[in-house]
Amino acid sequence: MTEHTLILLRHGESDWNQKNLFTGWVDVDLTEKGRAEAVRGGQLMRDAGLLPDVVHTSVLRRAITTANLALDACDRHWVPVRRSWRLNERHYGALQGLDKAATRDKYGDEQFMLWRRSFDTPPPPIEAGSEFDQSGDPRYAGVDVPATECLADVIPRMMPYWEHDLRADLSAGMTVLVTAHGNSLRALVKHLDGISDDDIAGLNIPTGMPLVYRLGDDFMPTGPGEYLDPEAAAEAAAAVANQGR
Ligand SMILES: O=C(O)[C@@H](CO)OP(=O)(O)O
Repeated sequence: MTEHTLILLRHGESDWNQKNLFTGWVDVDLTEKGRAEAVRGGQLMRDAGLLPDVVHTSVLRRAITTANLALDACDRHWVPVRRSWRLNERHYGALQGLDKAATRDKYGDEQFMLWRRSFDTPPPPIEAGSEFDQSGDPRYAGVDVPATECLADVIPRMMPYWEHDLRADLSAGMTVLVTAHGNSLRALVKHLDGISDDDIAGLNIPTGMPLVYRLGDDFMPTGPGEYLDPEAAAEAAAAVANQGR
C-alpha cells in the first residue's frame, strides 16, 4: 500500500499568543520562545529522520518564520516553498486585537468558548477599514477576504488546498510539511481523524510541535497522528485550551 507522510506544525508562540490577544489574520511576529519552539520542532523532525521534501505555509509571518527556522534546524532550508492564504488562521472578526481574558469577563465563559471553539458560531464581523481589517492588504488581491470565520467557514476554503495542492505533493512521493495555525490545522485534523462537529470543540493544537500522519493511498491516516514529543504536546495543548481563564 502506498504510504504518504504528512507533518503538521502550528507556528511557535506569537507576540499575541504571549499577550493573550485574539489574532486571526493579524500578521504578528514570533516571540523568542516561539522561535525556540520552531527550532526545536525542526530538531525533532531531524532526530526522527522525518525530513520534509516541500513546505506549505500560510501567508502570515508567524507560520513563514516558523517554517524557515524549523527547516533550517533539520538542514532542509532548501526545499521548495508553497504558500496560500487558504492555510491562514481563521479570521477572528471583531475579536481580532481584543484581550481574551477581558472578552471572557465581558461576555461570559459560554459565549467566549462558543466563539473560540464551537463549530459554527462565528464571532461578530470586523468593521471594514478598522485597525485590524485585512481587506485592503495587497497579499489578498483577488481574495474575498472574510469579515469573520467559524471553523465551519474555514473548512470550505482550506479543503480545496488539501485536495489539490497538498495531495499533489503527497502523490509525488514527497514528505510534506504544513506550517500553519491552530484553527486551520484543526480543520485539517477534523477531516483526517473524522472528528464530529461537536467533538472538534475539544481539540487544541499546541504551538511548535510536529504532528505526523502516515496516509494510505486514499490519503486517509493508516493510524493516529503522532506528536514527535507527545508529553510536551499534551501539556502545551492543555495550555491552549485554558487561554483566557
Ligand atoms: O487568536 C487566535 O487567532 C487563535 C490562535 O492563537 O486563538 P484561539 O486558540 O483562541 O482560537
